Amino acid sequence: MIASPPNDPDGLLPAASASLTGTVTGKLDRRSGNGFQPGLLLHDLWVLAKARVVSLLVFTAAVGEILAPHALIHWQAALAGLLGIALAGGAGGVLNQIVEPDLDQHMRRTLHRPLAEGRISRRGAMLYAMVLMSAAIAILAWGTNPLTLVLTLAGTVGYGVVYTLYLKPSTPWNIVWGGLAGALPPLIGWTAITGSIAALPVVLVLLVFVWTPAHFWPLAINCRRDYAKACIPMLPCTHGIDRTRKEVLNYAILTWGVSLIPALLTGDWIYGGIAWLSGAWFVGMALRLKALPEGPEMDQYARSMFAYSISYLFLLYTGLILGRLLIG
Ligand code: HEM
Ligand SMILES: CC(C)=CCC/C(C)=C/CC/C(C)=C/COP(=O)(O)OP(=O)(O)O
Repeated sequence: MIASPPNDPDGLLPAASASLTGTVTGKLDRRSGNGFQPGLLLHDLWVLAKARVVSLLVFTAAVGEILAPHALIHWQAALAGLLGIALAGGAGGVLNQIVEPDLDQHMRRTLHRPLAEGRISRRGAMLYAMVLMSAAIAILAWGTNPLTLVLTLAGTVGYGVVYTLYLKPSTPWNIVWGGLAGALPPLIGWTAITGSIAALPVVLVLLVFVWTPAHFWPLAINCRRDYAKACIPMLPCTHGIDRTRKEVLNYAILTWGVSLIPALLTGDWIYGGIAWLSGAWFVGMALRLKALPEGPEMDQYARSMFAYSISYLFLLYTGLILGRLLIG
């Protein structure tokens, strides 16, 4: 018989996921005799803060800083801004996992997370989120300006509370609006240096905002069965695969178009060339995803498009720095 998952003592979660939770329980049993392992704790804290996602958030913020006027002169504000965004982004990731251990237990992709497996308690995770957030607030208040502090807080609350608690469980358009939080870092980087808002960083926010659905929905197609089991209304579950693939294509084209605006604003042809080519590739992938018949090959291709979306955003932002360094 399969035991109830640690956070579902009444067994109310969908029975179809019992085999997954059985794996979780088995893993807990195996680990209970191992005692305290500092290496594992550090790894758990890293995973809890979604450090890999945060690294790209910090990179986009760094680009916002580099593009701002006189960034080198304000190097202390620049460093404080990056550190503050890293800590506040990490706190957002922890808040997200405090809310979702039950959901995480029911998805193959997330079932080994520290809260889902019960290695870290909700109380411990809350303490961790508070430490990260307090450090972020102190550093941003000391090293940057009130506008930067407010925008960063809006990012953490937007993702950790508004998206996770309200949007994700209630609407298939959850990530469109939730994506706004993750799109803010380039603007936050810019305001850390200048203390004010300008057209270029707002376009860079728009770029991440329109990129997010084409980043996430291919993964949601790949994981649709798990989302359905966990009763999360992701687009492929509520509107079907064909509609989702159509939306992925729409947003890929939109992202390609928006990505060319910075080149028009700055006349930076190095960035323009990178944006044109990498965007054409992204749209090509969306077209192929749409054309493939449903089945394992389409699932695999959706996963590849998700992986490329991350390289694509990294390429675009790298192109912006290259253009600034080489053209000025
Ligand atoms: C609401 C908006 C977003 C949603 C719903 C979303 C969703 C996801 C999901 C589900 C994953 C897989 C994570 C995992 O397996 O642990 C992921 C990975 C990733 N996301 Fe996003 N994402 C969003 C916004 C962003 C933004 C704004 C960025 C950066 C600018 C970003 C960067 C990344 C990176 C770098 C990864 C790879 C992490 C890894 O390799 O472990 N995401 N995203
Ligand atoms: C400026 C600032 C501080 C912003 C913080 C915003 C932030 C951390 C955005 C990350 C977005 C993200 C990882 C979504 C994952 O979706 P999910 O939670 O649905 O995925 P999951 O199923 O992997 O938990």
